[in-house]
Amino acid sequence: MDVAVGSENPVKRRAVEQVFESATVETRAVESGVSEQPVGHTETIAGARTRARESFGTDVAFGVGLEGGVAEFTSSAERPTNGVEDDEFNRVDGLFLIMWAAVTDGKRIEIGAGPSVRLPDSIAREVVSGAELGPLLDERLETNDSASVGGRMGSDSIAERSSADNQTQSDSITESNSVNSRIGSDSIARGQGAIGVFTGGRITREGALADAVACAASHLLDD
Ligand SMILES: O=P(O)(O)OP(=O)(O)OP(=O)(O)OC[C@H]1O[C@@H](n2cnc3c(O)ncnc32)[C@H](O)[C@@H]1O
Repeated sequence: MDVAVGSENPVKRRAVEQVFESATVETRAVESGVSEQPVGHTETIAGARTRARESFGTDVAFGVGLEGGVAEFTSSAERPTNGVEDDEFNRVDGLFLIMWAAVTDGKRIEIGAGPSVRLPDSIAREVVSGAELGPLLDERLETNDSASVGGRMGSDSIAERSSADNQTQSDSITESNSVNSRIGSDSIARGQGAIGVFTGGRITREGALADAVACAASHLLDD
């Protein structure tokens, strides 16, 4: 069985290989049709669906699309869901990394989500201001200077979070940086991913994306 994935990112290909174990997985350069840094579930799902549709052809059994994005989570329905101003930002619970997969057999298309992790506030603010997460993390982690990375990450956390919480994040980033160095990835997005960085290497982007693919593909494979 042949499966196409709508991305040239090797971590996405390997995630698809985890799910379609006996398949030959081919990468195809396609347009996602969404911004470089999707914001919100709707845009991120749209990117995954477009990639799946665009990668599918009669020469493959399935086309797979994977898209990473960010989304705000709030604890109250009354709170704003798009708090991009600093004042509003302090009223939301945080910006989360999200990931969605879409799988199509040419007739139906199914979607599934991967795990989600809260981004440190200093990172979240830059992403909300327009920075792309992957390059931003690459820039922050290009040095192994843990004091500098940890300091910058924790310096502008919002009041609700404890310094212990922030220290844990800084430690995770430092630890994950060395994990990333060990696996020799050329960028965070092609290696352990933000999910790897912020979970201290406990979850990798490949594994997380594979979970999303499995959630989407199961509906089509179980028929
Ligand atoms: O080559 P493509 O398929 O575009 O892969 P990508 O990783 O660059 O792109 P995505 O569309 O999946 O993600 C959108 C942006 O979010 C970034 N991103 C998403 N998930 C990430 C993760 O786990 N780690 C680092 N960056 C991530 C990524 O670098 C992009 O800038």
